[in-house]
Amino acid sequence: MPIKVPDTLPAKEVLANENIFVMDESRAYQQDIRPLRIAILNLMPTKETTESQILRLLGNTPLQVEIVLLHPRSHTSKNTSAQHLDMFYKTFDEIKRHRFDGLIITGAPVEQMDFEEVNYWEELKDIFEWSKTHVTSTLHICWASQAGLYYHFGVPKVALPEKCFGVFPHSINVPNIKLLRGFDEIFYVPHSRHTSVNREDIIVHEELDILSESEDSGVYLVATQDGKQIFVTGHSEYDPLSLKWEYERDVHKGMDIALPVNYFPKDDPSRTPPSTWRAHANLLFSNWLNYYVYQETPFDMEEHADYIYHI
Ligand SMILES: CC(=O)SCCNC(=O)CCNC(=O)[C@H](O)C(C)(C)COP(=O)(O)OP(=O)(O)OC[C@H]1O[C@@H](n2cnc3c(N)ncnc32)[C@H](O)[C@@H]1OP(=O)(O)O
Ligand SMILES: N[C@@H](CCO)C(=O)O
Repeated sequence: MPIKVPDTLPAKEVLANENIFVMDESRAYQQDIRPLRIAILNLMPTKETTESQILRLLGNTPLQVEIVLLHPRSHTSKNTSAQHLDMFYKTFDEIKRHRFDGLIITGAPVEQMDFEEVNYWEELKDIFEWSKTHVTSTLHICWASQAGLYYHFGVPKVALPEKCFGVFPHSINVPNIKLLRGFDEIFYVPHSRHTSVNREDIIVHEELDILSESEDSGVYLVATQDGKQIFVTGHSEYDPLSLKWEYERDVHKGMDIALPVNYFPKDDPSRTPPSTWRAHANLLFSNWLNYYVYQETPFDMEEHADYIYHI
């Protein structure tokens, strides 16, 4: 699919080299269709890496997808340049009067703080609230899934005795759910976190379904019954070498970090880990885009025109 991104966004070249069809703005305007408008609230410090990871997955659909990158105004980024943010990102204040077909909120390395300690928490609460009325479906990844479950349903985040770190087998709880269409009975997902959510705190909410879990890494996929909110506790978007990079970073810092489980061949960190989750990552994102966004979203060309000409 054509993902429509700014012509000079670095991820465009990364994806073009992988033969992923990225459409620049000038060509996209010549197609007489209404693109899906997806906002990505990128809370990761490694923003450029995350852009490529998510755009790669959104690229696997015949639909035209127009991307709006967002960063929290109330946080000054240490690891991403102000120039990159100025060129490619908007803030919530700039877009909040518009509607979006989909919203993706990424993970963030703030899981060991209380939510209220996170300096963009008040802004994120406003975004969560706004998403209920202005977005067809919101996909929350890793820390954002904990934050969203806490904000919307009061589900607490709990500290794990040790980091959940590796690539774990998952199974499907509920048959024939569109989000999991085409999934194998057992599939793999990377996790990399010190905190979790407990299934007991989720099942008390009638409007939430736990769609997939892992015996090793716990709850994975939770959705509201209307599909408007999807919570994903793992990092299906991670590259094959993301966990290796995090592992080596922590070894380098002298931290007491265990090898990621079920990742390096024969648990030998000198060997290159293969991806065992890429196909399901693609399915998850394309099912979400197709069944929860495209097939549910109202077709409103006027609002779209308003958006194009005013943002
Ligand atoms: C549970 C999940 O969602 S996992 C997803 C998170 N995973 C990752 O971030 C993996 C990649 N990140 C990393 O490897 C590391 O964070 C690094 C190497 C980029 C930086 O690490 P450090 O130098 O130790 O920490 P640093 O002081 O730069 O802060 C890291 C990030 O924490 C976040 N942060 C720290 N304190 C706060 C705070 N009070 N409020 C909000 N965010 C905060 C910020 O996002 C910050 O990065 P940014 O300013 O560029 O956005
Ligand atoms: N995935 C993160 C966990 C910290 O939030 C990391 O290892 O950097």
